Amino acid sequence: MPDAETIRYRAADSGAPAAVDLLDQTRLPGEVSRLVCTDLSALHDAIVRLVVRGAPAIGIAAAYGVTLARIESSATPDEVRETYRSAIDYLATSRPTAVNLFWALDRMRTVVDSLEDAAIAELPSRLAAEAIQIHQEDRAMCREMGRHGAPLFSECRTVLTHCNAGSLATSAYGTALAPIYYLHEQGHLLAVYADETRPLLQGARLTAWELSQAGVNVTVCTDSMAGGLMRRGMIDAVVVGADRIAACGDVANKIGTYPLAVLARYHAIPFYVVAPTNTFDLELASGDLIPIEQRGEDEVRYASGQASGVMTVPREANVINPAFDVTPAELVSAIITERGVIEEPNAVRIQEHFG
Ligand SMILES: CSC[C@@H](O)[C@@H](O)C(=O)COP(=O)(O)O
Repeated sequence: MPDAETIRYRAADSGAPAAVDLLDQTRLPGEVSRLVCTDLSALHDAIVRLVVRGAPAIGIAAAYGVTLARIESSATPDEVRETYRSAIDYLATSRPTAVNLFWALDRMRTVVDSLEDAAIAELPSRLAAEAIQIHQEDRAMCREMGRHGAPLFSECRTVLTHCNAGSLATSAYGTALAPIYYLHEQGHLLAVYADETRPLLQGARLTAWELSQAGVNVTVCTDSMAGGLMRRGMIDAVVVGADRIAACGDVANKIGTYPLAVLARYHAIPFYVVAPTNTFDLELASGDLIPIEQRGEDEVRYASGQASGVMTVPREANVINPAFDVTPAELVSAIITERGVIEEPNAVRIQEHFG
């Protein structure tokens, strides 16, 4: 695993405000730097700009973010609760697709709602403790996903992954990359092909960076190479993360995941999704109901994703930029969670998995 921690937290202490310290993923791989957020709007902006990104990491960062709300010393218990509820509502507007964000904020809301007036002075420390707990649980879940997923790859020499579903997208180990790290620790060295992942290049910039840091053999390919590599027998399995999984097993993940699943099926290659149970949204019957984030045009129009970069699309042309797509459950060979493996997922098997 790479050493750099995606998210660090410093609780408020004798006058110093709480701080959420993020590895700035917009600057990787050229620069390893951190962004320290001490107020809500800075943290909200960091999530919107993908300084911190990846479904579990967004949830963890937002949970810590709630503790950045400023409470007036004269506030009544109701005012204290209202301030934290507003902070939660505000952070929930940062990105729409990854359900882990809403899951983590719901846990924080439960803490706010459950404390009696007499104990209201404890609320800041209770919220900090809950966010730390969410962060620690994620680390354990990633490890378990690695353990459960590893046997599926025991016959593989190469895997293809898309976007970044590694340490940078979580607390550690990642989701899709967890089985790869797990096997690496056991001496089973898989070679990884990382799709560059247009338009923001999370695969090229982030997955290739963190796997290299960890000593894993990684080769970056452009998104359009995947089919050709499969046809030449160079890919033994595809493994991706998820931002939201519907009750039937349809999977929303980074744009470009769905065509990979179609290609994998055509070439009879297994297509695995690795995600913690808090990435499931069992209230949605179908993936068609998952809200898909539409991001700004500049990410497609300019090479660096920003208007300061080289223009790659003529001004007169329209562009679209949906950040995620949905892969139907029928194309998914298995979903691996911290609880185990759901082979050929469907509504019944997912229901059984949740017991
Ligand atoms: C463990 S992360 C799984 C997903 O969140 C990941 O594959 C992904 O699509 C991230 O998208 P991003 O837009 O970079 O947040």
